[in-house]
Amino acid sequence: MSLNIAPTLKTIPFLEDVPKRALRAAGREARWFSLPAGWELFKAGEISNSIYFVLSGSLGAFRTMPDGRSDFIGHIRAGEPVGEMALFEGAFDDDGDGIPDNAPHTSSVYALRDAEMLEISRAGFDRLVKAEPEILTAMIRLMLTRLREGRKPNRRNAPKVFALVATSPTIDLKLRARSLKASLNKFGLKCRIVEETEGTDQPTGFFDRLEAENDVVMLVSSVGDTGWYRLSVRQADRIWVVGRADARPSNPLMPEDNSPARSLKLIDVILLHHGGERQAAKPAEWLDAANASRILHWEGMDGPSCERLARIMAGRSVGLVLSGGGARAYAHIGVVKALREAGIPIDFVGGSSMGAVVAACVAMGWDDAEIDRRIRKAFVETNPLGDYVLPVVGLVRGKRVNTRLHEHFGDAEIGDLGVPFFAVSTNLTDGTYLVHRRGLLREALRATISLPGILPPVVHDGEVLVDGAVLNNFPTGIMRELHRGVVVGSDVARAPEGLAAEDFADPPGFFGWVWKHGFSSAPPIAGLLMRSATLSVDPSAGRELVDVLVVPELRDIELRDWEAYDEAVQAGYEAAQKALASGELIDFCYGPKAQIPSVTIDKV
Ligand SMILES: Nc1ncnc2c1ncn2[C@@H]1O[C@@H]2COP(=O)(O)O[C@H]2[C@H]1O
Repeated sequence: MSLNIAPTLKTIPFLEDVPKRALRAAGREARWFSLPAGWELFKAGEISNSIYFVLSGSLGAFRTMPDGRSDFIGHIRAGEPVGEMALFEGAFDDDGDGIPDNAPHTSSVYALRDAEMLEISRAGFDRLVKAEPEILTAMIRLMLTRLREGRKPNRRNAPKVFALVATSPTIDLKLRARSLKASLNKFGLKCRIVEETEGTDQPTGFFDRLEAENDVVMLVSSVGDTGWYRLSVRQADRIWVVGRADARPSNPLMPEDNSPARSLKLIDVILLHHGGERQAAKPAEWLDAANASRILHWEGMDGPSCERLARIMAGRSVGLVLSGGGARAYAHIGVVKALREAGIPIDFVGGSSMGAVVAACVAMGWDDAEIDRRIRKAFVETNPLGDYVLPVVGLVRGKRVNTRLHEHFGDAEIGDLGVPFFAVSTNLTDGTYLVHRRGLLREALRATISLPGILPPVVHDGEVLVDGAVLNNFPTGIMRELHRGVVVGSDVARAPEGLAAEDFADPPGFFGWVWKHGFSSAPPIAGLLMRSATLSVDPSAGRELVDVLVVPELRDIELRDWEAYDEAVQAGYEAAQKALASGELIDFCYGPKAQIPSVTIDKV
């Protein structure tokens, strides 16, 4: 006896107008099946002759990157079709054998939650389309939206369902979920908290409904071998593992499971801080124990760090990216000042080379006056690159730079910083770039500013690291991967600086040059090396991934003009004010007609 699938087909919004008779006929060509969370529906490249509809649960489409990693490109939610692209592409009979040729799927698709699926053969789908051609219009519209959104990273992929998992019985996660909800409500977002008593043993349809009716759903559980813990992590788009900063993570931290969020590494650690409590473990221990991709900090209960977490949940966080550019990067200090004055929060920050140094000042929680004082002391008043030596691995010894970095950044760990931070360096050993997201801040900075030939490179795990500017001077793509909100970028790069031909036509000897210029100014070889190292920097690379672009007007300030501080900062300030003038960013971060709170600065 075959199951009558026609009533099920009728529940799919795409098919609701199809006449009953056609539904019944198509139903004979359809197959119902369930797909447990984490299972594959099909792989990119597999040839297909059917289309699928998601009856309940949700699926994810992934493309394979050149380096073999899977890149998430979009959700396929309950009611939507999947695999339609291959079906449409294969609708033609190119080889003339009277049968449509089948085409391969463009991406791989996995169940992100337990899903119920319906597969309809090409013949069955053709019947439906003949009976109700409007189906095609709706599908083409959906395909175009998916294509457009898939290219814009981080829009449609918004996680909606968060599993908040307490790692200690002393954490009142319900209370914390309520604080997050209050912050989310301020953005006008609808939010629902589900606890064990309500959620245990609920069918997938229950979670689909929650998801359809809310902007954010929080499933609150605690680590353990309970049915609710397992169900909540299986149903989650993203897992937030909540730990106490004054505790060490147990290892293993969570029981084994094959939840999609875990296998896709969609996990964050949220560390709770109370007043003057000491942090018991290094952030890296928590990251490793939870196999998480990000570490976020929550100070107190309500307040700025709760608001930041709510923005991150809602995809309304702001990531600031600062480009390399030697002394030109002073302009970023003015950009930070303008952002703070306008009330724009900085939720993530990162950069390359001198851009990373300014980013580190923000991540350390320094206010404008402190950034000003420290940068003047470290770079403007005396040149940290002034300890010239007869070159073996660099023109300068680098000792001064090391001392300055130690003086200002001490033993701060990247994972401890209030604002999540990254710096980029270039790995000369294998020709790739390295993103520093853990370890000592000063070591990451030392690597990212090591312009080859000038400052000795950093050797890290046997790899030779130099300035991030060589390969990725404006790392906006990294910021895009780090969060879903907006990316504000300040770019001070330009075509590599010119060289004075007369310096090289008839070069003076060492003593002749020192006699004329003294010991403290850079010899022409410094400019020669800078130009060689940054020759391939495309001055507009990375700009296409930015939502708000700030390009300070720096005219003839050169990479080595360490004294042009005030002028560069002012140029950055003015350019940022201009870029923010529309007020759109404020609306994005706080909702329209926002009451702009005064910006607080996170201390380490
Ligand atoms: N950006 C996207 N968002 C959601 N689904 C997508 C996206 N891109 C492709 N898909 C779906 O993933 C499927 C992969 O196989 P097809 O190419 O047959 O059809 C594709 C669409 O159904």
